[in-house]
Amino acid sequence: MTEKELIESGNMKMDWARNHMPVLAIVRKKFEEEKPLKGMKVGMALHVEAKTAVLVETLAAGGAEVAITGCNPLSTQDDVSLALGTRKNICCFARYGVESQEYYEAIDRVLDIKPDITIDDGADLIFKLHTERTDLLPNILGGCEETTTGVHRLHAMEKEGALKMAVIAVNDAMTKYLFDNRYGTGQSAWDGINRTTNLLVAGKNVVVAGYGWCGRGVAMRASGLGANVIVTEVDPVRALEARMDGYRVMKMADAAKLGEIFVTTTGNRDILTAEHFKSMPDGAILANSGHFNVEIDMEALASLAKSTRTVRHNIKEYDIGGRRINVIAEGRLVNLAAGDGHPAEVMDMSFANQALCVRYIAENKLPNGVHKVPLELDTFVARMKLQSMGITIDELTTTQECYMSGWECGT
Ligand SMILES: NC(=O)c1ccc[n+]([C@@H]2O[C@H](COP(=O)([O-])OP(=O)(O)OC[C@H]3O[C@@H](n4cnc5c(N)ncnc54)[C@H](O)[C@@H]3O)[C@@H](O)[C@H]2O)c1
Ligand SMILES: N[C@@H](CCSC[C@H]1O[C@@H](n2cnc3c(=O)[nH]cnc32)[C@H](O)[C@@H]1O)C(=O)O
Repeated sequence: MTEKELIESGNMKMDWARNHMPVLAIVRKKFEEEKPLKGMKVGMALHVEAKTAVLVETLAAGGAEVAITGCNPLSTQDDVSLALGTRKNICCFARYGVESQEYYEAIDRVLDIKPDITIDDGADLIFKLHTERTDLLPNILGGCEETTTGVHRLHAMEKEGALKMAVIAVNDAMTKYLFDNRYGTGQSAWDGINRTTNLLVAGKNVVVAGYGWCGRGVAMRASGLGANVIVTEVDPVRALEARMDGYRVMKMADAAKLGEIFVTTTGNRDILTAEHFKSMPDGAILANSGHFNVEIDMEALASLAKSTRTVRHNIKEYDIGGRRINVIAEGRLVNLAAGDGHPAEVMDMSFANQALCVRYIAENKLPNGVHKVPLELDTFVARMKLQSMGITIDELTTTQECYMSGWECGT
């Protein structure tokens, strides 16, 4: 495709996404009218694809100058990246398939604009700001973090007294994790796996590692597709929940022998290791929908392999002697590196939260540390989403409110 055709394609994807993101549209309209981000510079490292692009243009509509790069070397859609770069007050440095050096150079280029506010997905910008670019910290008003793992990293920094800025844990908004992590990952992980493999899920043993918000979604949709779902966990309560939701629960060492498709969603490393690869059935398919490329031990798999070959676009087969193991998208996020990411209607809520939190940071002086998304913003997003879906709900009467909050007439 020529550059012009790529830009057209990127614009078309953005139009489609924008038309399915009604809550973000409400926020954008307010931003256009009130320009709450006038004079602000926003630096972002997120998955550069169409829904993210709609967030970027929303921030620009609010008066911000925005620089963005990717947060995963395989999730950038180059057509969207180019289309974004044609917009006023927006620079985009993301490119698909970059090596590690170029990936981190692009993070530096985002920081070169001297952002007032950052938005991360996995805390890459914040990590750089606290290591090689500490000179920029005094300028920062605050940041937003999109994902569970990023929030974990920030809490770890805060605990050690290492966090020198305010960050809002956008992931922890109810209108984010309950929908994005669960229904978003549940649908988009299977979309990525199915469009890449073109194989049947019904009747297969599917192993889901981790029964957090992502794992619940992935297990639920696997079950809906007719799979026999096996869950692995380390948390006894979540393991029990998985059992009562109707799935088999066992150790990975046992699940590895049975699984035909494996999906990791733990946010942890070394979930599938050499010990497991050696006992997997011939032809097993591995996908990660959790964290970076560390959940599947790709190095161990490569060193076990007698040979490797690409067997289908985005699927690499590792022949480990007598059995072949297929890995989708190099063990990186399957929904983004082998698909288009979460559905637009879900990212609508995640990114409405992001835009509202960026405004909140611009308008309020927050102390250093990890902050919750203000409840009124979270509730606003839920209300606007219901409204956009044409759903109305009941309201408490005064008598009910009194009954629920008093103790005299509680029984
Ligand atoms: N693919 C996506 O688009 C997407 C969307 C949202 C979040 N994420 C990422 O997915 C990961 C999970 O997010 P979440 O919100 O579900 O987190 P979560 O904390 O709700 O769930 C993770 C679960 O994994 C379990 N776990 C940890 N180590 C384990 C191990 N060794 N074996 C088995 N289970 C283990 C934990 O006990 C927990 O229940 C994070 O890295 C997050 O950043 C990805
Ligand atoms: N950056 C890391 C961390 C996981 S990304 C997980 C986050 O991606 C976000 N996400 C999922 N789908 C999309 C999408 O289509 N566009 C932008 N972000 C997305 C989602 O909100 C989730 O919290 C990595 O690449 O491995």
